Amino acid sequence: MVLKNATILVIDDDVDVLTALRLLLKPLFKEVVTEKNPSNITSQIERTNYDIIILDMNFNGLVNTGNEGIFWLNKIRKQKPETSVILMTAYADIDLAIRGLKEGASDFLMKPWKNEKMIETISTILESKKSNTSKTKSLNSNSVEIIGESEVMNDVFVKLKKVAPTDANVLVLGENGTGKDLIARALHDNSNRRDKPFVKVDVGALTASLFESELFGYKKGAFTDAREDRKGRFEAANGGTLFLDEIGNIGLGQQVRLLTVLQNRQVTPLGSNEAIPIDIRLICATNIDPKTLADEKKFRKDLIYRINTVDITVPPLRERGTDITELSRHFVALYAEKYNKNPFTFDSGFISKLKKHDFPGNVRELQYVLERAVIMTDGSVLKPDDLVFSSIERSTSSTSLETKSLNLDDIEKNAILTVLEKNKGNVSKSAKELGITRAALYRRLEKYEL
Ligand SMILES: Nc1ncnc2c1ncn2[C@@H]1O[C@H](COP(=O)(O)OP(=O)(O)OP(=O)(O)O)[C@@H](O)[C@H]1O
Repeated sequence: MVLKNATILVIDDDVDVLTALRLLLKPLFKEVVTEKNPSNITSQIERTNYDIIILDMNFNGLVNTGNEGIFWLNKIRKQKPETSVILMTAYADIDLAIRGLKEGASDFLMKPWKNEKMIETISTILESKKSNTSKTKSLNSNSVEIIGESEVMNDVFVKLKKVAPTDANVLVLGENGTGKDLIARALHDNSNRRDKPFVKVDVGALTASLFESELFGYKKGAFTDAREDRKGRFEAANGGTLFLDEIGNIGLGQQVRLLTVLQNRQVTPLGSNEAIPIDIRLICATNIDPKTLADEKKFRKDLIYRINTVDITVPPLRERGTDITELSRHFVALYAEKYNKNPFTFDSGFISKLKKHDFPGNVRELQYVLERAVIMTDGSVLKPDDLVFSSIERSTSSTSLETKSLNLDDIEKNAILTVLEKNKGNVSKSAKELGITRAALYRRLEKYEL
């Protein structure tokens, strides 16, 4: 019934879009008005109190403000703050749409839109105008709850919810331990493929030959150790989601192989002549910063474009302010239960000490620090002294030269420890990252008794 009484204004300079939306919405709502010229917005909304305005973000540059959609959004918000605005944008402009949400838009839809989705979005806004529902504070993936209520994490959740149901390839960026795995999993769990497989491969840890056999599979006899047919991970993920972690660490040769499969949408197992069609949604993750990824000597541009229809950057913990408290409560409760301890409370200095630390190892580091505190503490109040930050993380977090030893051996030892920790003890990956051979790394581990 809410629908029937609603009035809607659609603004787009493409007449085909206006016609399509008029035909779709007219039978459902009281009034649907279309407007081709954004300059008429002011007079349009002066005349009528619309419940919802559907606003295109990409007009042909009549106003020179960086983006005209944002310009008109701000005008509408000023003139009629009670009117809800839905933005329409292309995949490539998703960051712009997020900015639009920050500036007061109610939601956004990506072109080409799905009719059911358009109607659902309008209905949800109309319903929530009635009930004035509150904002989401965390996002549930089937497996784990992703905690976060800071503004930066809210942006991540909004983007995630928008992108998850589409089949868009997503590149998840962020430092180690920020939660990229969780985001990848949540994308799958909130997609239409949720009942199909979610297959994760740490491609950064695969050698060139393992890369092919692991991803594409092989036939019995394809190479010496191929004693039976084996399905590759692409095939195992068919119908579902393939998550390639540490994508920034693969060599140029592997990039070409990957690109070919993604372009042709089929894989040919080693030792076979038969190509197998594949239908996967691809999610990739890397801790390498976008600037390095853009270096064509290291990463192919055509592959980046293919894997990165949308990117989601998970912010480092030190930029998430209030989340530290929420995450700490969550982990402490979790570990108290795990180690059969009574519930803990926090002494006043406990959270402030956590907030002062810059967490180079991000949420993973916070998790370890709190687990250790829960295990070691007697009593039921956690105090600042219960927090012991690992020397490995400390060595990377300290930026002041005076506080660091400049002894070459110490520097080398710290670098090795940091890289090993980062790669979760994987010697091959760590050696590669340090730019030395595995044997050379083993020699140093012995030398420093690590
Ligand atoms: N927002 C969050 N809420 C709850 N737990 C989290 C959150 N973010 C991360 N974690 C936890 O922190 C740990 C590290 O997260 P995850 O493995 O997803 O990070 P990552 O960015 O993929 O790390 P890496 O780059 O090293 O692979 C995991 O145990 C995860 O469950």
